[in-house]
Amino acid sequence: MAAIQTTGLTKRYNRSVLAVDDLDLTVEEGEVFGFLGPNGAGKSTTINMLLDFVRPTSGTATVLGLDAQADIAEIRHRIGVLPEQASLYDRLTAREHLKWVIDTKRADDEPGAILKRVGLYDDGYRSVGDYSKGMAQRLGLGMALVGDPELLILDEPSAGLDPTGKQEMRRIIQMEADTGTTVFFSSHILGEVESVCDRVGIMNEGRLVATGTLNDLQGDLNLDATITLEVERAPKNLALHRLDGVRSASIKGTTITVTCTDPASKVDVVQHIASATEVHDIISEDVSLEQLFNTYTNEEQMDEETSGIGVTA
Ligand SMILES: Nc1ncnc2c1ncn2[C@@H]1O[C@H](COP(=O)(O)OP(=O)(O)OP(=O)(O)O)[C@@H](O)[C@H]1O
Repeated sequence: MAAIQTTGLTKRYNRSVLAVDDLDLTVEEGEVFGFLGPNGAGKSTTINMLLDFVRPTSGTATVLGLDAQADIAEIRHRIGVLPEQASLYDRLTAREHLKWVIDTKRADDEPGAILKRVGLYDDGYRSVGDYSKGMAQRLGLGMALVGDPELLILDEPSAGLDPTGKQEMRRIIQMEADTGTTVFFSSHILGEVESVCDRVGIMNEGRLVATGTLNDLQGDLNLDATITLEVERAPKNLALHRLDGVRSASIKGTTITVTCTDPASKVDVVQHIASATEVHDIISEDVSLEQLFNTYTNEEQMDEETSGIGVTA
C-alpha cells in the first residue's frame, strides 16, 4: 500500500490560479520523499489537500490507504504534521505544548522522551517565546512525532533555519526514517533534501515535472558527469568507451578525461584505469544540483546555499 497516492489531483483557486494541475503522485511506505519546487509551485496546496485543509477541484487523494476527505479524522490520528507555520504559544513551555498534543491525540508518549529526540530536553521548561527559530521548528517536529506516526508530512521543515539548524533538522528526519517512518517533506531547495531523500518529485507551476532518485533525474536529463585522472603513464588500448555509462574518453599526455552518462559509472572507470596504471590524482565534476533543478523548473535564481554543491555519485 502506498503511504500517499494522488490521482488527477487538481486545485484551481480562481480562474487565473491553477495551483495544482492533474497531479499523479505515489509515495511508497517507508521512503523519504522530497517534494521540491520553487515558490508558488503548488507544494503547500498539495499538502493542504492531503490534510483536507483545502478541497480539491477534482481528483482524489489517499493517505495510508484512506480517503483524504472521508477518513481525515483517522488519517490525522495516524500521521504527524509540521505545517509551514507551526503555531506555538509564547507563554507555554515546550513540555506544555507536547502535553497538549499527547492529550489531544490520546497518545502515551512521555514529553521528556520526545524532547530528547529533537534535542530540546534541557529547554523543556522554558517558555517557547524565548526560543530561536530553529528550536521552535524542532518543537514543531517533536509535536508531529507524538503518537509514533506512520507517516510524517513536513511543509518546508528547514525554512528560515541557519545551516546548523538545517543540519539538525536533517539529522532528526533521518533518525525517524531509520525507524521505518515514511517521511514526505517539501522544500524549495534541492541541496537540502539530497542527503536524506530516497526519491524526489519536482513541482513547477502546479505540475509534477519529474520524479525519481537524484541519480535517475540526472540520467534522464543526459547531463554528463566528468572525471579526470592524472596517471603515471597513459596505457594503450584502454577501451574505456566499452564500459557501461561512458560517453567519451580522451587522453592527453598523462591526463585521462572521461565523461559518463551515469555518475555511478565513475567508479568502474577509476577501477579500470587503476588496473592498468598508477593513478596519481582524481578530479570528479558532477552535474550540480543547481543545474538539475534549473533544467526542470527554468529557475534562474536559486538559494545561494545550493550553488556549487555537487551531487555525489
Ligand atoms: N488561498 C489561496 N487563494 C488563491 N491563490 C492561492 C491560495 N493559496 C495559494 N495560492 C496560489 O497557488 C499557487 C501555489 O501556491 P502554493 O502555496 O501551493 O505553492 P508552494 O509551492 O507551496 O510555494 P511556497 O514555497 O511559496 O509555499 C501560487 O500561485 C499561490 O499564489
